[in-house]
Amino acid sequence: MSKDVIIACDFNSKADLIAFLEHFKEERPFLKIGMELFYAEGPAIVKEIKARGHKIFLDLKLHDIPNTVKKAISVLSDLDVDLCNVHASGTIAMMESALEGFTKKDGTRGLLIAVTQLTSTSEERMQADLLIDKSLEETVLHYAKNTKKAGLDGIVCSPWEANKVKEVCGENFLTITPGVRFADGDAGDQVRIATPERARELGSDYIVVGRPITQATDPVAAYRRCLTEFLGGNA
Ligand SMILES: O=c1ccn([C@@H]2O[C@H](COP(=O)(O)O)[C@@H](O)[C@H]2O)c(=O)[nH]1
Repeated sequence: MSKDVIIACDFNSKADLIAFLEHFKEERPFLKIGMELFYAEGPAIVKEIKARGHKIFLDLKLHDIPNTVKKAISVLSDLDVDLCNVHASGTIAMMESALEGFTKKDGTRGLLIAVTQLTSTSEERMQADLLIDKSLEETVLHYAKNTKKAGLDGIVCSPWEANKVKEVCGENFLTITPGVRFADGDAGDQVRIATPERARELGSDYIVVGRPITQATDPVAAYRRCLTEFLGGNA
């Protein structure tokens, strides 16, 4: 897969999602379906959006005991999404089980990645609230190494950790980075933020962008701005 912008479709109904996608006419951007839309509309929304020709990142961030995650993700694997995820903090054993569950009988599967530390988390809050006595970068790198050991394809982290993750886990280990804002944008609840251009410089493979596109007065223009800043000359 080549570098791309993934739009986080955080809507609470199919009607709102379809209205949003109508702005894009024949264009088929890579979309992220997260908990809000999935809980509202169920697996049918994934099937419908896939049938329209979009690539899909199903962002449900599974985190439970290994057996439960394995069984749950094997149900999701039938949806044939391009990208799916779990929490790396669920342990290596949980990620190995997830990978087993996500792999179909014929050996095929989509890409499976793990969330390290949420981009809404600061080092200060991680240390105080989660009692993690390390720097944020060390923690992300440790989770990245665990994810690689479990055999997954990459991680979710902020753009600021992407280059270090590549150094430690290799160029082919994917970095999918939310926490992206335009230079003149509002961070909202995100803490570890970077512009699309900075994310490119830092080596992100995919940026995930929600509100800066979905809440823009002109979502298509905002999406194109992301593509241009992130892909540079390759847009
Ligand atoms: O660490 C993480 C993991 C996932 N996300 C998700 O990405 C989008 C970001 O949306 P914005 O509106 O651009 O903030 C959202 O769906 C999150 O659930 C993340 O932000 N950070």
